[in-house]
Amino acid sequence: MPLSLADDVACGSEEHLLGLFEAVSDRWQLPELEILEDAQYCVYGPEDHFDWHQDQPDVAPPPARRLSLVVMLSAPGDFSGGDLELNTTGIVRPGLLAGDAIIFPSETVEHRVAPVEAGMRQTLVCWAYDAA
Ligand SMILES: O=C(O)CCC(=O)C(=O)O
Ligand SMILES: [Fe+2]
Repeated sequence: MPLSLADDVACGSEEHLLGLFEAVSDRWQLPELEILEDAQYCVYGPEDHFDWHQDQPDVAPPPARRLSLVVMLSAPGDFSGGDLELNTTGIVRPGLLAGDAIIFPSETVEHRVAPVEAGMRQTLVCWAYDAA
């Protein structure tokens, strides 16, 4: 029986998400990773935003977040504004379509969600941590 996305997330997609992290982690020469918490389902409505931040603060108790994953659940026509913006060597707007995922280092890549102007923007966010 096919699972809906919601069921899949709730019922243990952890190994799928870990697979996504592992598929790209080589480029950053990271230690072994694990997922320690459920993926976070985020809903942004009009005027909602998330200011510039890094997902792993400079000072924090271990285990450290190493990689951040954002899966876009909404189609571009579902909302306006609400761009995910990453500060790498300049501001990058990946322009995610529904089903697209982006993974970036949690410690170094500042990012924000610009204010949503209209509609509803839904994402799944998940982090890979240093394995214990
Ligand atoms: O929803 C997004 O695109 C990213 C949200 C975010 O940066 C976070 O939850 O840490
Ligand atoms: Fe973030």
